[in-house]
Amino acid sequence: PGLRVDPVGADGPSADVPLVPGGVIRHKHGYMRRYFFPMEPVPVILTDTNLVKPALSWNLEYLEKNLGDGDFSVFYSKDHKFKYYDQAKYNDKVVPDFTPPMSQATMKFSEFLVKFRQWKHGQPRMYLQHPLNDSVGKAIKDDFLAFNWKWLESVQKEHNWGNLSSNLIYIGMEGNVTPVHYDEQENFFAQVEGFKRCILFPPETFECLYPYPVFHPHDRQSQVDFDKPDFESFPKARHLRGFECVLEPGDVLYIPKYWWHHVESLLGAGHTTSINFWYKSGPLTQVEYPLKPQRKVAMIRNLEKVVTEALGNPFEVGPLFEALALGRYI
Ligand SMILES: CC1(C)c2ccccc2-c2ccc(C[C@@H](CC(=O)O)C(=O)C(=O)O)cc21
Ligand SMILES: [Zn+2]
Repeated sequence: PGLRVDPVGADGPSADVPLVPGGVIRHKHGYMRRYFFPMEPVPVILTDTNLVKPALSWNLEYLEKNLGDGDFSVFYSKDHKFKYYDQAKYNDKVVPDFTPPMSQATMKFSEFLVKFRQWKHGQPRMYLQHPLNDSVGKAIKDDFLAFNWKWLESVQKEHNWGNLSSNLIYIGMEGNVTPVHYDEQENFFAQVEGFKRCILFPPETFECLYPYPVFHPHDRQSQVDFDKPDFESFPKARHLRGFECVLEPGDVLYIPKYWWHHVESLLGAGHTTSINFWYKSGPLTQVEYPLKPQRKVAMIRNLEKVVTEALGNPFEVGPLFEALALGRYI
């Protein structure tokens, strides 16, 4: 069975953690959850961008003092996984037995901190997500203005990215996991406090990660549960190979759009604070051959949408693609 890990959080030893199902791996800063697939190091972590240098002083006390008294959205999960779902796509005709895997509450930052600090293992975990907008106090605004925008803008121009779509701050508990998924935007992910393990897979891993149908609330998320893989339903998951890194405060990780990523806050290393910078895609470039895997994923998504709309019933999509392909293309 898994090791019993008794992490010493930032605020001293916390209660015994429940058994970590698959066991843990010791890291210099804490513990990482053990998964079934091999990994090699992420080749590049940006350590000298100074992208969010002013934010390196954003400990929880500073944030409480300066974040302002806006309303903050906090997500709760009964287990360690915060599996994103799109409430708008949730209709019980398409997905009859869908149960939202996490709940959401809004609260003042001070209320969040009280709950965050008195949390004990076994209670629902919390993950705060908030847009860095003008609801924040002046000190935070000044820090934000002192981010290395010059560097960001030079990258944005050089790679013909679209506009910055959002800056969000995330505050998570040690051991929190954001299960593997992809986003359709370029992302500079900046680690501010604590240690986050990021496991990345290139876009062509689509075939081994079996994303939910586009119309499912878990669109863009993988159906493969890294804690309990179902190799009967998802046999190609056996071939998974990931790139992993553990981000430290000040590190920036470029997560290219359509790249799968699993993110976890190390066990036994205290809470984590991160800021991400999402960019819309730039103007559609000339289609070049051979097609990049990202473009194939975008094509698959479009086909799913067109066919589902045309059939008017998501349950007919599989049979139609089967009729199209079996014995003719496969
Ligand atoms: C789990 C959470 C709070 C959440 C709840 C409900 C809806 C959306 C999200 C959401 C989206 C992005 C992140 C940040 C990051 C993962 C990580 O750092 O944990 C990541 O995936 C990225 O930067 O692309 C985290 C979350
Ligand atoms: Zn993401």
